[in-house]
Amino acid sequence: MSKYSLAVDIGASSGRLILGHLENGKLQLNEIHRFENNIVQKGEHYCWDVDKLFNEIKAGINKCKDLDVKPESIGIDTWAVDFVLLDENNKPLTDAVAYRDPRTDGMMDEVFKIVPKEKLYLETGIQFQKFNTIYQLYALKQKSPEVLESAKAFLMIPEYFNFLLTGKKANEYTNATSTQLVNAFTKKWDHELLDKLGINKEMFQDIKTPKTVLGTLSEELVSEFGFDMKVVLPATHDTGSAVISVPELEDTIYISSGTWSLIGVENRFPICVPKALEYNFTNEGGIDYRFRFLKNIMGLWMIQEVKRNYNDKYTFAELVDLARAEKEFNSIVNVDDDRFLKPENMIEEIQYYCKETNQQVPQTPGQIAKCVYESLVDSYKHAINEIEEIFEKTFPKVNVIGGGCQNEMLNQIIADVTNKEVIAGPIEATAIGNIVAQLMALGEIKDISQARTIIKNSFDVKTYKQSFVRG
Ligand SMILES: Nc1ncnc2c1ncn2[C@@H]1O[C@H](COP(=O)(O)OP(=O)(O)O)[C@@H](O)[C@H]1O
Ligand SMILES: C[C@H](O)[C@H](O)[C@@H](O)C(=O)COP(=O)(O)O
Ligand SMILES: [Mg+2]
Repeated sequence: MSKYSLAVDIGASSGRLILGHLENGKLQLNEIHRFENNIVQKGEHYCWDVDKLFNEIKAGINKCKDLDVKPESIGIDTWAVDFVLLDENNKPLTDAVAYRDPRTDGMMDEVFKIVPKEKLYLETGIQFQKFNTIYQLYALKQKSPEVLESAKAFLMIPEYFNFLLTGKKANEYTNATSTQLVNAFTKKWDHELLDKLGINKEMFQDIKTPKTVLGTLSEELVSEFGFDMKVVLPATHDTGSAVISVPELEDTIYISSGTWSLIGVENRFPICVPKALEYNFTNEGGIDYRFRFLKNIMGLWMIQEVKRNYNDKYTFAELVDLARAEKEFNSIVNVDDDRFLKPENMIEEIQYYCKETNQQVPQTPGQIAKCVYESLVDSYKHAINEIEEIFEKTFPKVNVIGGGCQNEMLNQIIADVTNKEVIAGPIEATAIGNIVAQLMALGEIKDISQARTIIKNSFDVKTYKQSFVRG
């Protein structure tokens, strides 16, 4: 039997620890721990509770003892852009501020006064999202310069957890690219850009690539867990791990469907042409220096907030059923409007939008949910058209991976609206990509091609085709 690897996948709404190992050429998974994640208010900022999250990681590792499993390795992936700054005593200088915090409001324009938008895109190839790390750091420089001056180490969220596990500091390539501070061609921190912005470049760590063995656990943790593990860097940006698991060997469009919908294709080189800038596509780094040519679409964050607004009275499955029953309701919102990034009340924000655009205002939970799903697909359709324009080719399939692939209504609407074959699954694509990167580091899997073949043979997918022609 092959060695066990333990994936820690923490998205913006949930975290999970999943054991993986090879058996008879298939990847066997065992989810051993799951927990909620959400943004918390700390002082004047929206933050992540990284102490709580690290305790959840340790709680999950301790469950291995109950299973009598000693994983050979562990790998951590999370959402992108956010970070922790350590002082000279390796202590965090501030809370881990979340990307939905308004501290970056207006910062993009401030940065463009120093580095023109077009130049920034040609050098980094990264989409313009107001919450990118570059704008978070520039906001810090403007409002709390003493924090940046005291910072001795810049660690993104997975890297901070790796530091707590091993005492070692390193930045990982796929997540580093999401900062918009890495040059897409040198694949290094862009020191000229950092100097222009007055951000101290010394705090950034060497950039390591996925499959790197960072180290092993601290003595204190070996004593706590009762065993040691290699700490391996997967693609620590969760979407970077998810894309590894797309069960397709030919070029295909994927939608990594979770809190965000990340829609794109895998490419071997960055595409920074004017159209890609105009359509705001990104070239985030992938495993083996591939590129994830994709764009962020607001995603199932919207239905998560709707669910919360209803005080969790409905499950996600119940919201889908209620939406399915609303045959006549057809109002659409622009999901990528910044107003939906962190509204006070998502239901009301959707209702305001429909009123402002003289559409029927959704009133019932089913109408609200249907509006979210139809509006997401409207944005997917535009993104797919943009991708096919830039690549000058038609992609016959769309692979939906992640938790959102369980939404059968959404999958069917995608098939109906795009007239493409929709392939849904695997649900835990991110954790699977995390695990296969570890198994490649351990020599259990040869390369990404073999990994994708194993994944294709290990997990069932569901296929959707156009059921009727939509207007
Ligand atoms: N049974 C279900 N039916 C429909 N949608 C679901 C179901 N379970 C989960 N989802 C969707 O999956 C989303 C979570 O996906 P996930 O990939 O776990 O998110 P993240 O990694 O961002 O935390 C939920 O917001 C929800 O919309
Ligand atoms: C803020 C980033 O765009 C975001 O992290 C996105 O890249 C991502 O990876 C989201 O993953 P979820 O699992 O939280 O949807
Ligand atoms: Mg996720």
